[in-house]
Order: sequence, then C-alpha cells, then structure tokens
Amino acid sequence: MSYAVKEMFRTLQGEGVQAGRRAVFVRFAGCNLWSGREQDRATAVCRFCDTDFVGTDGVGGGKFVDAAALVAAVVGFWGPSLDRRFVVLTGGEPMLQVDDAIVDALHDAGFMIAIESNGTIPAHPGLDWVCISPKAGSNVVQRAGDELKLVWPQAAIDPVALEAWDFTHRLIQPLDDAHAAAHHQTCIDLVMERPAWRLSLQTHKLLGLR
Ligand SMILES: C[S@@+](CC[C@H](N)C(=O)[O-])C[C@H]1O[C@@H](n2cnc3c(N)ncnc32)[C@H](O)[C@@H]1O
Ligand SMILES: Nc1nc2[nH]cc(C(=O)O)c2c(=O)[nH]1
Ligand code: SF4
Ligand SMILES: [Mg+2]
Repeated sequence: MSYAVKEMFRTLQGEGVQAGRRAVFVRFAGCNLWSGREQDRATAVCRFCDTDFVGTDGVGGGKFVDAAALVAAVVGFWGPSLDRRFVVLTGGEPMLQVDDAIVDALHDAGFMIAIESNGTIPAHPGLDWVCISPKAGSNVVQRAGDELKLVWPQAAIDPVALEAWDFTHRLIQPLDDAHAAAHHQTCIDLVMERPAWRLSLQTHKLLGLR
C-alpha cells in the first residue's frame, strides 16, 4: 500500500504524558471527521481542528510508495542514533492509513510508535502508545488505551462518563480558539473537581515549536 503524508518533522512531543520527548511526527493526510476545507468546517463533525492535513505538499510530506520508503524518511528525520527512537503518527486521522506494514517496519527500525487518533477506527494492536481524543457527535469505538486526551470544553461530552473508559491516563486539553484564556480556567476548574483528570497544555505552541 502507498501512504499519503501531509508533512513530516522532528520536534518535541508537545502534548500529553509524553510531552517533552524528542519525536518524529508523521502527519497523514485526510480525516474522516472533516474534509479539511474551511467551507466545510461549520457542518463537519469535528469543527475545532487546529491542523492543515489536506494534500501531501507540506515539508517532508509526499506520497510514499511503501512502508520501507516511509520509514526511511522517518529515520532521515531522526538521524542515525538508535537511542530512544520515538515516532508519533498523527494527521488528519492516522488510522485511515496505518497498517501492519508500517507498524512492523517502524519496529524493525527500533521505534517506539505512538498514535494520536480520534478513536472512531480501532487502533492498530501493535502500537506502543495509544492516545485517543474523542470528538462530540462521533462514534468512538476505541475506548481503551494509554491516554485519553479530551479537548475541553465540548458540548455534549460528559467527562465523568468518560472516566469509565479503560485508559491509563486521562488528560484535559484546553480548546485552542479565540477564547483560549477562558478555556484554560474551565480546564483547571474541572481538574480541581475531578482529580481523575490532569491538565495537558499544547507546549509546542507556547514554545513556538512545530
Ligand atoms: C490534529 S489532531 C490529529 C489526530 C486525530 N485526528 C485526533 O483528532 O486525535 C491532534 C490532536 O490535536 C487536538 N486538537 C485539534 N484541534 C485542537 C484545538 N483547537 N485545541 C486543542 N487541541 C486540538 C486533537 O484533539 C488531537 O488530540
Ligand atoms: N510538537 C507537537 N506536538 C504534538 N502533539 C500532537 C500533535 C498533533 O498535531 O497531533 C502535535 C504537533 O502538531 N506538534
Ligand atoms: S478528528 Fe483530528 S484531524 Fe480530524 S478534524 Fe478533528 S482534530 Fe482535526
Ligand atoms: Mg498539532
């Protein structure tokens, strides 16, 4: 199978429990909850996306003919060191494209594989770190994993109900929009009330990283 990748880059993981780790990001093109076109945002299931995932024209992006070609590019961004190799598969929705061949080839190259997914498609069982970020109005089938990362606030999602899902860590991430400061306080208030949750900030944005 070939893979459509919007962009690829090396940075620090900005979000969640793995925040601060050196990582190569592979941003797959396309999502099942929004076309990525601004004219469709208001009618999409997911309306707050902060990411351009349309096409393959970003830095490090392209159409990769097979898993070997994709992993060669990931290794190129990581560099020759074999120490703590860490790749984050994101998008768009990565589970539209992640398959056995990619997971096996990244493992063969010594990578720990994390995914950022909306949870509407079952996560590949070979992944090493599964982060699921549920979206109101979608059907989340992947209700277990390492990290549940709830962007907050979202109307029609009840964080208390989500506490029953089988995740090792539960994080609340402030919605980044025109009211970000108010959302920070809303998230702090929620963690104070429900200590099952902890705060996740998008630290790459604070630091000016990709
Ligand atoms: C761009 S998404 C790609 C992965 C996958 N489609 C998903 O939604 O989890 C990566 C992460 O950014 C989060 N995110 C997207 N837009 C955001 C925003 N405006 N504020 C805060 N987090 C956001 C998502 O919830 C997800 O955890
Ligand atoms: N530095 C950095 N960390 C991230 N963690 C999750 C991201 C994503 O867009 O999936 C992201 C991202 O875009 N940049
Ligand atoms: S599900 Fe993820 S990639 Fe898709 S529109 Fe929402 S935040 Fe963006
Ligand atoms: Mg991002």
